[in-house]
Amino acid sequence: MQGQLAGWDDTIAALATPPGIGAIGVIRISGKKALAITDKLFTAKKISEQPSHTLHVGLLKLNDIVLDEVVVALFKSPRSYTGEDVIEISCHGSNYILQQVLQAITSLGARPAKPGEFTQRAFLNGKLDLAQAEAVADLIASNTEASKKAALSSMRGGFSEALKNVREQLLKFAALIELELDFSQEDVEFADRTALYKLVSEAGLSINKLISSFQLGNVIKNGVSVAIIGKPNAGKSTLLNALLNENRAIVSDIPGTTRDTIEEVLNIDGILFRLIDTAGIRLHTSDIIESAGIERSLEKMKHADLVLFIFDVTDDKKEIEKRVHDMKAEGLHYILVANKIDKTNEIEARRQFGHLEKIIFIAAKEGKHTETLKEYMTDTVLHGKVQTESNIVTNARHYHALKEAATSLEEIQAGLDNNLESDLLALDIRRCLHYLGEITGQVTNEDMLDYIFSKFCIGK
Ligand SMILES: Nc1nc2c(c(=O)[nH]1)N(C=O)[C@@H](CNc1ccc(C(=O)N[C@@H](CCC(=O)O)C(=O)O)cc1)CN2
Ligand SMILES: Nc1nc2c(ncn2[C@@H]2O[C@H](COP(=O)(O)OP(=O)(O)OP(=O)(O)O)[C@@H](O)[C@H]2O)c(=O)[nH]1
Ligand SMILES: [K+]
Ligand SMILES: [Mg+2]
Repeated sequence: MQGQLAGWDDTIAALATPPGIGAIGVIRISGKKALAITDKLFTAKKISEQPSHTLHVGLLKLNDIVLDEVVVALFKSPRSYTGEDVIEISCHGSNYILQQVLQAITSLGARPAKPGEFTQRAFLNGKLDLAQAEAVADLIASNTEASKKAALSSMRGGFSEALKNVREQLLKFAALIELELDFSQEDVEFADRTALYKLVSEAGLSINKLISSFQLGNVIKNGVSVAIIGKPNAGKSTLLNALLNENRAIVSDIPGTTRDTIEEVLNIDGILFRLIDTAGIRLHTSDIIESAGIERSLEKMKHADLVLFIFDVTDDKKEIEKRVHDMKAEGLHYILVANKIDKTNEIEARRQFGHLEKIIFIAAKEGKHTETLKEYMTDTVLHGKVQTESNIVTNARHYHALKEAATSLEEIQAGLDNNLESDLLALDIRRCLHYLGEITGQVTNEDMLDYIFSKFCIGK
C-alpha cells in the first residue's frame, strides 16, 4: 500500500498543541503500542491497568532521567477519538521538554503522525464519516460565529444525516430493481415505480436545497472580497476608514493619494468582508505610476465578489451611467455609493441619481448612512435569506458531488417517464449513489483521502 494508508497499523504520535507557546503542551499517541510505550515512561503507576477516561499525575522518565512531571489521560479502544488506544500527555509547555518527550516516545516504537492522520484513523475506524472529518478541519479554521456554527453542525453529523436518508432509500430501490434483472424472463416489477418516482423527486428537492446553500456556505467559509472603486478623490479611502471605524488609509484632497491597494478585514454580523481600497481610476493619465495603480484597481474590480462603486454626487451623471453600464455588462456584483451628500442636499442628489439601481447615498466623511451601507452589503451577499437552521454546504467537493447526484436524479426521473428498462434504471440509481457516497466516504479512493487529509494540520 502507498500514501496515508501505508502504515495504518503503526502507532503514531504528535504534538496536539501549537509548538513553543502556552503553559501546557499536549502530546497525543494513538495505536496498539500507545499503552505499552506510556507504561515504559510513566513511573507513578501502570497506565495500561487503569480504567479508560481517567487522568493520572506523575513523572515521565527515560533511562532514569526525569523528562517532566505530567498529566496522562487515557482513552481505551474503541472509546477514543481515533477508535484506537489513545494516550494524551500534558507536559509543561517548553519546546525542549516536548521534543524530548516526543523523541522518547518514538524511540519506544511510535512514529510521527502525518497531517490529519488522527482524524483519518477516526474516519477509517468509523468514528466519523468523511464529511464529518472534513468539518473538523473547517472547525479548526473557523474564525467567525457563522463559520464555526456551520462546521460544528457538519462535524456533529447534521449534513451527513441529511444525505444518509436519501442514500438508504435509493439503495433499497437499486436492490429491488437489480432483483428484477434476475427474473428478466418473467416480466416482474419488485420496485414500485410510483414510490420510486416520489422518492426521487423528494430527494431532488432536498439535494437542490443543499446545492443552493453553497453560495451562502462559500460566503460563510471564505468571506467576501469587496473592491472600493471610483475616481480619484471620490472618497474611497474615507469610506474604508468609516467602515473600519479607524484611520487606516491616508485621506487627502490631493487626487491620487492612494497609489497601491490597501486590504483590511471587516466582520459584519459574522461575515468577513475583505475590503480593498484602490487607487482612483480615471480615463486618461500620463503618470506611469498612476496608470500602474489604475491597472491594479481594474484587476481588483474584476476579481472582487462585490464592488463598491463610489462617486461624488456633484460629479457628472453621464460618466457614472457609463461605468454602471460597463459593470453590468461584465456581470459584476456592485453597490453604487453616492458620496458627499453633505455637499448638496440629499433630495437633489436623489433627483440626479435616484433612477439608478442598487444605490445608496452617504457622506463617508461624517459616517452618515455608513451603517446602512453595511446592512446593504450583508443583504447583497445573503440575498435576504439567512438559513440558520438548515444544513449549509461549505465544501466545494461536496457541492460538486451534489450537482452530479442531482443530475443523476433527473436522469432517473426521465428514465421513469420513458419506462426505461430495469438494467438502465439501476445504472442511473447506482450513479447517484456513487456521488452521494463520495461525500460521506462510502465511496473513496486513496488519492482522494490523501488529498483531503493532507490539508489538515499536524496533530489533528
Ligand atoms: N484533550 C482533548 N481535547 C479535545 C479533543 C481531544 O482529542 N483531546 N478533541 C479532538 O478532536 C476534541 C473533542 N472531541 C473528541 C471526540 C471524541 C472523543 C472520544 O474519546 N470519543 C470516544 C469516547 C466517548 C465517550 O466514552 O463518551 C468515542 O467516541 O467512542 C474525544 C474527544 C476537542 N478537545
Ligand atoms: N464633503 C465631503 N468630503 C468628503 C467626503 N468623503 C471624502 N471627502 C473628502 O474628499 C477628499 C478625497 O478623499 P479620499 O478618501 O482621499 O478620496 P480617494 O477616493 O481615496 O482618493 P484617491 O486615493 O486619491 O483616489 C478628501 O478631502 C476627503 O476629506 C464626504 O462625505 N463629504
Ligand atoms: K485623495
Ligand atoms: Mg484613497
